[in-house]
Amino acid sequence: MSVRKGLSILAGVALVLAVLAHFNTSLGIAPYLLVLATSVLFWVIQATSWNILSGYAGYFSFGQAAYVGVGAYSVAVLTGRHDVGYPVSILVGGLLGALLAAVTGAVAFRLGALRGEIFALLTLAVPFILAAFVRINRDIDGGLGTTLPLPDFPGWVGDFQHLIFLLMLLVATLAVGTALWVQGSRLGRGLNAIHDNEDAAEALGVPTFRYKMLAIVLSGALGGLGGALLAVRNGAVQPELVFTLTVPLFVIVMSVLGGRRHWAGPVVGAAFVTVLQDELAAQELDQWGNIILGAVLVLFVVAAPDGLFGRLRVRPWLTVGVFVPVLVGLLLSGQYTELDAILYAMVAAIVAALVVDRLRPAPGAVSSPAGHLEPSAAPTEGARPTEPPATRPAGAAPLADLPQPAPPPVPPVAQSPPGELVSVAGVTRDFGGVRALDDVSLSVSSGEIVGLVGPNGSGKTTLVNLLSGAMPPTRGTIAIGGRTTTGLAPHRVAHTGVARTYQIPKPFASMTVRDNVAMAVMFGRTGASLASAREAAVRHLATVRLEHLADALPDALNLHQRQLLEMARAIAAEPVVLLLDEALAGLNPAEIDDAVAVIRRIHAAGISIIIVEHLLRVLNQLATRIVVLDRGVLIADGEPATVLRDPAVVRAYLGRQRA
Ligand SMILES: Nc1ncnc2c1ncn2[C@@H]1O[C@H](COP(=O)(O)OP(=O)(O)OP(=O)(O)O)[C@@H](O)[C@H]1O
Repeated sequence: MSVRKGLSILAGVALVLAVLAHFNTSLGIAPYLLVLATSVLFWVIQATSWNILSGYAGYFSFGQAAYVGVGAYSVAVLTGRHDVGYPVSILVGGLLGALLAAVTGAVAFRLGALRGEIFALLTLAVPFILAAFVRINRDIDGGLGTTLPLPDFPGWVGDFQHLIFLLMLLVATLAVGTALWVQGSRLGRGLNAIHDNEDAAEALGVPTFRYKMLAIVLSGALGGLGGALLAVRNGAVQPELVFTLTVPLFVIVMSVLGGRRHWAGPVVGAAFVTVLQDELAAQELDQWGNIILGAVLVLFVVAAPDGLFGRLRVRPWLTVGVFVPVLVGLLLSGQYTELDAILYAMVAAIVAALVVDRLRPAPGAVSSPAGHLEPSAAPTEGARPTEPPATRPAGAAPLADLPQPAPPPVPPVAQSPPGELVSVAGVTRDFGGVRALDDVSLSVSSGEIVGLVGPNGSGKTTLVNLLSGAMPPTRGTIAIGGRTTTGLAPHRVAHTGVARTYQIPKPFASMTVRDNVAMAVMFGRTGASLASAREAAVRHLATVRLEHLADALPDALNLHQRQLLEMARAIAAEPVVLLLDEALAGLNPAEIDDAVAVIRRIHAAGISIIIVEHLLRVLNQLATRIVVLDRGVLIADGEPATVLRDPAVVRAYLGRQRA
């Protein structure tokens, strides 16, 4: 579904809901359903807001209550203490939520170490600090709570309950529309790449800092707007009611339950959890209500770890076909309230989808990242190699001995400019007390294949990291094609024409092989659209002979194929220089021969190569020059035959290897 179509459907659904709410009495819809729907919409806003950063980009946050609290107190203080109008106060709530998010992001995202649980802990602290600040500040709260005046509203709205429903509906539509748009945009693709592997995403050209900032600011703005409406609905605000851990816990449960990689996941999760919780509260089960709620949620999360929405969307007709008859049947029986009927119909539809899915797994039901990319590229559970993997069965002839099809045509790539391509001048890199590189100077010309060798810990990977911009040198400068790259972010270095592979492959696990490569085309130097990037991706996959696995997920690939995928992804960025960091490590002889042939083809396409490799027979075949590092110092640089006979090299490297 295109973004435009999705937004149109969303607007249509919102309109229908607004009309139903407006005529609820004449239509015989019980008033409490309007109250419940308002709660559902509040949680849809919060879960969707959380999901834009935490679901799409994988930055798990416990700070949602901070946005809710800031939004709520903005409205409470401005309307209750300064007579500011509601529309302006609500907008200020959203703006302050965005500002708080921007400050949090600017601190957290600047420091690469603040990822994973450390980021989660940081966000957990923010609402606590704000709650304490609000409690001690008499101009905001002072620990007494803050009340809001009743808002004025036009007569056509009806009553206050209708007003708050309409406002929640408006902001929920905005939130879901934003999430839908983000998911279909370059921003969404980039966030998903960040989710799967942030370092690889940055190295391919994804501006990770900017994208995370955009995501967190959108999240903060929507969370703040939702919080502002919560204050309007409640008519009073207290720190412990808004800066509460319940908010992040609920939004996390809702998003995880519904599915985090799709905009509709948090909507499904919020609707289900809110209705279930309301029903359990109505049963007056006391604490048993929470126990049952928890048990049901655990059950569904275990049954559908990728989220319920991913399962429901695979069989939409089954979902509707169970939900509607069960709902109508229960209502007509006269034995159930509307709320009971809705809840039981929801549970029936979910259980039906899960059971049928278990009996007959549908394509995309398990491995599809819940619609992260368009269906044409959606991976399938059955998407396994259609040709034998490169690892041969025992006794089979080596690949090189088998009749080989003619190599596929090499896609055109940017030709390296003549002359010096890479210049490393006096580069030193320290890690605390360890000097990984010591005053290294090196020059690589267009068309070369430079072998970078040295004993373990001699600084090879560090040099690759410095060349790709993954870390800055302590001293010295690096230039690519005459442009100084020292201090540039890795995605900017990538745009100067540097691509790399990793010793341990870092594919985007939720994307197909094709989309892994397409990401490099999209975010590389040409900045293509997704559709044309996918076309180009197939050509790059053909270069490494992996096109038959285009629809597989990286999990289905063996090590050799993963390394080939790394190479395809790297050349798809159209680099002038390719850094191969031990791309042949762990491969068997036949796979090594195959990889050597691929590297030759890449080189023939006009890409210069720096290859870190321990296998000297490979370097003898491939390298036009060899550079040797020993304890961070460059000890030899020249023709392979000469360098490998150099007594210093034999002593430092070969001698130690033989030992
Ligand atoms: N991020 C880091 N933090 C601290 N020390 C590091 C870091 N990266 C590398 N080092 C240190 O720098 C030195 C060079 O390491 P590097 O990984 O570059 O060597 P290498 O030649 O690639 O080794 P190998 O062949 O084992 O991969 C080592 O002493 C290593 O412990």
